[in-house]
Amino acid sequence: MNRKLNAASIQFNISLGDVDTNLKKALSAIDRTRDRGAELAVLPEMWSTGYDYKNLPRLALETPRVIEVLQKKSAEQKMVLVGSLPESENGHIYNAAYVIDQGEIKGTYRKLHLFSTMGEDRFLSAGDKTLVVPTSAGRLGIAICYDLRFPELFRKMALEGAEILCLPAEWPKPRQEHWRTLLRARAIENQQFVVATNCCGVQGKLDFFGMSLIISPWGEILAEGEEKGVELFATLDFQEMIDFRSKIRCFQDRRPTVYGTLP
Ligand SMILES: O=C(O)CCC(=O)C(=O)O
Repeated sequence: MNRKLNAASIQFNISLGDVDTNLKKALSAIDRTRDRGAELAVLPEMWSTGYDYKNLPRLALETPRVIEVLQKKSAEQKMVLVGSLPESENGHIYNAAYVIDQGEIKGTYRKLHLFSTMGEDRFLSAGDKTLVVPTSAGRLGIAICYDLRFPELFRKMALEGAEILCLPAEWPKPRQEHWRTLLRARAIENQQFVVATNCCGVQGKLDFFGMSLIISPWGEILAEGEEKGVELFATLDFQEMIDFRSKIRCFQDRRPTVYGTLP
């Protein structure tokens, strides 16, 4: 049977440090995407707080409550939800993406590459594991924002069977072309779907351009956001991925013994 999936990206303007306002925005956007048939929705990076570094230790304590609400919403709407939140554990704060499938937390991924250019490494701790997780929406590979600049991570996830790359982000101007180019490259080189959600709006000195993207394994842009809050939709046709993979056999034709020992 030809498997298809309705995917959505939820792009919004994050209110810095205001968990309740952000939660409200996210919940109503999730309902709207479900009304339009979405089975998977990806929210931005650190969407409950934004990069409110100073207040993160306090704000991260609210995350368990946020996750509980999201679990309820995901169960009620029978959806898979992905997005990153500040996570507090043993005196460390992580930038953690949660994968919630019909109410159940299927996996958590802690951002591996912290964006030192903006001091992320001074306020947050890095994760040390990758995540590919089977869900009712397919096998999801998870990465966050700056991770996008490290292609080895994505090849590893593809080799582990990731079909859809979900990438929450807070990616600011003026690097729009890096965002677009790297996302398309990751989709094409790993022959997989990409659902990447950036936020929009201004937080302090940073101006976020939105431009969330849903991309096919062929590299075709199925949906793209502008600079304002918006929900994007696309139907992912898994047969197209299978056909492309059997026509251009990147996985079989690799030469890892020559250039590396990735699994
Ligand atoms: O890599 C970039 O240009 C942006 C990365 C970033 O803003 C982040 O990881 O928070």
